[in-house]
Amino acid sequence: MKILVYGAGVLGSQLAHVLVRGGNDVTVLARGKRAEELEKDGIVIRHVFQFKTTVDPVRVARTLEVDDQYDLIFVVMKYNDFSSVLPILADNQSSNIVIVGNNADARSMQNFLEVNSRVAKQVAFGFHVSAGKREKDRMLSVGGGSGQMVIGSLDGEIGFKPVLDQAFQHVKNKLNVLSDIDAWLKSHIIPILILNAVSFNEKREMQKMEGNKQQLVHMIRAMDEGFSVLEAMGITIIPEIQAKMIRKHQRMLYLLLKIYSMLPVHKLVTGSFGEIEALNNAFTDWKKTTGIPTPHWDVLKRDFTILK
Ligand SMILES: NC(=O)C1=CN([C@@H]2O[C@H](COP(=O)(O)OP(=O)(O)OC[C@H]3O[C@@H](n4cnc5c(N)ncnc54)[C@H](OP(=O)(O)O)[C@@H]3O)[C@@H](O)[C@H]2O)C=CC1
Ligand SMILES: CC(C)(CO)C(=O)C(=O)O
Repeated sequence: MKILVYGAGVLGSQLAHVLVRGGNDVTVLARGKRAEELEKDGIVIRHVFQFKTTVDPVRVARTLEVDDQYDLIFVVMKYNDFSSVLPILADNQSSNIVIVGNNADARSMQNFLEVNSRVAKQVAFGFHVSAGKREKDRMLSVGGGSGQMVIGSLDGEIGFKPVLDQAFQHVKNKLNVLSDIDAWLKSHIIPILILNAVSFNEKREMQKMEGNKQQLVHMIRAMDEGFSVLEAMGITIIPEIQAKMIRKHQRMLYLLLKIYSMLPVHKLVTGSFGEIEALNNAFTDWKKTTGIPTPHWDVLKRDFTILK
């Protein structure tokens, strides 16, 4: 199967690696230094928990041209970067697109592609459930053995599911098809936004979470408020366990957050300021539209984060 992975950062590299190992004909679209690295060394990934390093030679493209044809395109990048590639995808003749990563506005992206594409598109949205970080010349993966990608369409079945199944037939990562991927993506934003928001300094650099009692209490209550905002928009919190944990087991969550804030493990949820800011802007709009009171989120924002 001819597949393009558009965006060769931490998770794009992990996805390309499993797709190559699954017997697919994979091209990665990268730019600048990352494209040079990939051409020279292939995809180099240190799998921390598996105590191994994998190297996969891969075809590298620097652009997606109008006439380039792929059976599947996975776009794997930060939420705030998607808008720059949508017009390029719309011009291209391939039809099956999966947009992978945090996403507060999947519907607008799909609408853009539906309205502007030269060839009709079928669009799905996904989230590669894994983690990692970039090191010099290689990526670190801290994902479990056989990770998964949650995936779904905004309008019922994924039109190109047979193509996806074929691509993943021999891939160790499993596809977890959800009936409401938009709800999953929006639910994910709430804890991620709050965990990250308290960790940026004025230079927009990630630092250790402060972790004082007052801050942790505001964080837990702010997550609860965040879910109430989503519910007021008619969104079901998925997975349900997140809401249960945040609403019914606050003491346990407090202890977990306290430990988390003291250990280097907090680096696993290190996002980028640009993406967190864009997600925060979306959440601020939802708050305004629903009119749900968010007193803890407002204090947290005023006193503990640089997001305004
Ligand atoms: N990293 C992680 O541990 C986790 C990430 N996620 C989420 O997954 C998504 C992807 O994250 P991640 O892989 O870490 O992100 P990265 O920033 O590591 O990778 C994104 C890649 O996309 C490339 N890119 C951005 N814009 C363009 C463009 N216009 N043209 C070509 N390439 C472009 C970047 O290029 P360049 O290198 O030149 O900047 C970069 O290589 C995000 O939503 C993130 O929050 C979720 C869970 C964990
Ligand atoms: C955004 C990011 C990369 C950091 O919090 C993340 O871990 C996630 O979305 O799950």
